[in-house]
Amino acid sequence: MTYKLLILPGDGIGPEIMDAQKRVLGWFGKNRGFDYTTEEDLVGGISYETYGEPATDAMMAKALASDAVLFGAVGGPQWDKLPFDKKPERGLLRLRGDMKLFANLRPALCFDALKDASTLKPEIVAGLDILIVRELTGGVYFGQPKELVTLSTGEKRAVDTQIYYAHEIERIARVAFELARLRGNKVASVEKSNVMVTGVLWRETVHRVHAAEFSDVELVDVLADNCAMQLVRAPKTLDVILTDNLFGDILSDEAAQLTGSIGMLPSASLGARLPDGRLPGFYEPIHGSAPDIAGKDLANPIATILSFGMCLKYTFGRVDDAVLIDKAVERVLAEGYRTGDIMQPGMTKVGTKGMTDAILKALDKLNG
Ligand SMILES: NC(=O)C1=CN([C@@H]2O[C@H](COP(=O)(O)OP(=O)(O)OC[C@H]3O[C@@H](n4cnc5c(N)ncnc54)[C@H](O)[C@@H]3O)[C@@H](O)[C@H]2O)C=CC1
Ligand SMILES: CC(C)CC(=O)C(=O)O
Ligand SMILES: [Mg+2]
Repeated sequence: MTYKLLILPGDGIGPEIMDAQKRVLGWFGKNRGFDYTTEEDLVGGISYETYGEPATDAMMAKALASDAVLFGAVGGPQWDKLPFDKKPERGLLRLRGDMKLFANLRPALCFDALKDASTLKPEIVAGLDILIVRELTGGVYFGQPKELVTLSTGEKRAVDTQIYYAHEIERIARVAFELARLRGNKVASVEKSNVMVTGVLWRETVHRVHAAEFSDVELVDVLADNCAMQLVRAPKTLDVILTDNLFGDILSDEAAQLTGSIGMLPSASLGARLPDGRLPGFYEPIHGSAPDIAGKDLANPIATILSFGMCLKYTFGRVDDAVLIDKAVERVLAEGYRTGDIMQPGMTKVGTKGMTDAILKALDKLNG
């Protein structure tokens, strides 16, 4: 079967990290019999510049018809003052919403070679293996009303709406419990039920699903502010973090720093299986478009390459191929290759292309 992949490089470092990913994709086509075709399209600021929209209907139709979408990053300071519906980030939100990608998996894993690269002490992060399960199509990123108005007094007022339905919490809770069973069997459900009614519903719903279907999994409730602290105090006490759209966004950037850099964290965004058998799958690094380093061959491509590994695992069921990517990354780090964001004394500094070359070489060696 020939799989259809849509490639959306986006803005900033997006095209550079997607070039790296395309080379890895090509390697799997050539060496592991991965049969695919690709189409490429614009999204984000570049799409706005070209078509006046951060996500066009034509691009959306391709995304909905594909077997998986591979995404770089969007955004940049030149588009920060646009109205909300034209901002590059709306392109990404439209993809998540229209593809119904409610489950965002963000693994934070500290590779052994990088235990000294984190800003935290090595004993705090060595062996770290956390999975953040973030609700991705609800909450304050999508809630209405969302408005900025000037009142009759002349004062401005802004409103964002945090809204959750029980069914949205139930389905993401099931994903977290099911994944927990495959690893440490522990879920920390993170909300702020002390101040938010959405947090009260979150806690109540997670406990109902737990009691009815997953009582074998250990469940603890952790308030979001405390979770942010535990992540830097004792992160290895955490296994699966189940949380909403906004807290998941913030906590995953924090967790990334435990692994050495935000350039290390991949993600998979998944929906419910479609009637035709496809599982909507969207793969992107968790970082943004990094305008400060764009176009300079400085970006770490590892998060993006690991995201393709998640695609091989979750969309195509090619677990051995996904493990091969993890092993190749582990190997190049052990060999001492480092992009600037994870550079340590005595290591070999490489750029985006150099790191990709090293990973391809490692894949060759591991493939025999
Ligand atoms: N999924 C997406 O497309 C996302 C887009 N954004 C957008 O990206 C733009 C920049 O946002 P920031 O807050 O600066 O977040 P960012 O994640 O782009 O960058 C934060 C810091 O991390 C560094 N960094 C990020 N990725 C890196 C990589 N692969 N290798 C080395 N260093 C890396 C950057 O150089 C910067 O110093 C904004 O327009 C924002 O809205 C932000 C987050 C996610
Ligand atoms: C819409 C995105 C820019 C939000 C974000 O930072 C993320 O999903 O990681
Ligand atoms: Mg983010």
